[in-house]
Amino acid sequence: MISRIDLRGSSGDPRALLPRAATDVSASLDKVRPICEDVRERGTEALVELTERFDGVRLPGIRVPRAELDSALESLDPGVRAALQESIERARSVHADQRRADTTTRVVPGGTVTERWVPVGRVGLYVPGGRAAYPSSVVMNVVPAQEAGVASLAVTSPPQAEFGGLPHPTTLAACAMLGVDEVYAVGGAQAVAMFAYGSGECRRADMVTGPGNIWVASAKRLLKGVIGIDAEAGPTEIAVLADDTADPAYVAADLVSQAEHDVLAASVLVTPSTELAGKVEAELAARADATRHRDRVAEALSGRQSGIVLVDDLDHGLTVVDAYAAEHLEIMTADAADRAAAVRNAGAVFVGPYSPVSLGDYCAGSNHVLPTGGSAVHTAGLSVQTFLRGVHVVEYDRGALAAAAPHVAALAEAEDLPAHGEAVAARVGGGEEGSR
Ligand SMILES: NC(=O)c1ccc[n+]([C@@H]2O[C@H](COP(=O)([O-])OP(=O)(O)OC[C@H]3O[C@@H](n4cnc5c(N)ncnc54)[C@H](O)[C@@H]3O)[C@@H](O)[C@H]2O)c1
Ligand SMILES: N[C@H](CO)Cc1c[nH]c[nH+]1
Ligand SMILES: [Zn+2]
Repeated sequence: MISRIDLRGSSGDPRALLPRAATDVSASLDKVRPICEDVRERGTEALVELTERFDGVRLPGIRVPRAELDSALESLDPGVRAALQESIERARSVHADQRRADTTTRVVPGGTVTERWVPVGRVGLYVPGGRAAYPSSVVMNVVPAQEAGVASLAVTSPPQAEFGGLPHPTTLAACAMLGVDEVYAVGGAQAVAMFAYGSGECRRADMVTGPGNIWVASAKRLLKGVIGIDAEAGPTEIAVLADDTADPAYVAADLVSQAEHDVLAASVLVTPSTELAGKVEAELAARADATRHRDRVAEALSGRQSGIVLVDDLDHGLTVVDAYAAEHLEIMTADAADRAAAVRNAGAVFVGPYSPVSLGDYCAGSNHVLPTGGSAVHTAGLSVQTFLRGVHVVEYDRGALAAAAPHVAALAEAEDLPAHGEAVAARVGGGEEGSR
């Protein structure tokens, strides 16, 4: 079922040889464009119709009433509540440490630049919920936004017919636990458009964050600029770099764990060991068949986006996983910590046999909203920084400006923008000497 890709003996950029094409969001842009346009033009009316079409639910209104959040929390299973509470506390402890203090640099006597970290004003947080419920994604979105000090935050998640057209009750309960009371029952590309353009019931947001399927990720790429976005956190990916010290049962379990998210999920093993490759194939066959979502897992593992990649040695493997830039990268080698320290491109790195991705999904304290599709080469996962902007505040006195005047004048002249120099000269003349 899972294919082998033999990169042994090949040099050069491995990107073209790696499996990924199936999850390229650019192929879906034309499909989400009319959806987003419809929301821009017709607002709530379009949201209601699109929800009926894609989610099979006729919404009486797009906003979830406050009473539904309270009753979801009241009915929440105590074990799930305790687990969510633990997840919230661990995530909060990590994200609280990410907060940056403002810094003031005295560039010259009388001249300072302060970097002031200002939270985004209003954010829309996407919580997936088409095939499954993702209350853990409520935690991963809301905690960093709260720690950053975002004043206005709204959550949206697809409605589910079996819950009377509301998002999954555990998702609603997680919102209630975190004190979020603005929640919408809208999913997919139309939800991203709702935050980008606003609609009658939902005020437009400055930024939308959160994971989702290919439609959600495509809408984020399409509307970037109309609205700020975080990473393109699309269909899940796991890459495992392993040698023959790795336990094949652990490797296979982790590949299956992420394949159960989506038929487009990518599970990739990179190894120099043909022996491990063979054992993992056997484990996969057994596990994939025994798992609850076996059809989805089988489709994901046999898809063009998944594979077992054979490499010459672990150095070659490191080059390959860096080129692939997976959302999640597990390192299961004899020297796992050293190898992990050398990784440059991954959404998150999981080191050694006891740090599986599914720990990070729920309860490591790290964030699970991570870049996919190779975007880990330039974009980080969700964090407090995602919701903050560093604003430079410049304050020079007359003497400091006078000292800088000749440099401004010279650069302004070099760029043929003399009015720039004149704006300084109007205050202090063109000279170098200090204050009046
Ligand atoms: N990268 C990350 O950080 C991360 C984290 C968690 C989950 N995920 C991913 O989130 C996704 C969850 O997917 P999901 O589908 O369960 O929920 P989802 O909420 O992402 O998507 C469901 C929505 O998709 C829309 N949709 C369905 N079929 C459509 C079609 N043919 N055309 C247009 N729109 C359509 C519907 O409106 C529906 O509400 C998975 O791909 C999973 O791997 C990613
Ligand atoms: N693995 C997902 C990130 O791609 C996150 C998640 C949520 N729930 C379970 N897993
Ligand atoms: Zn997961």
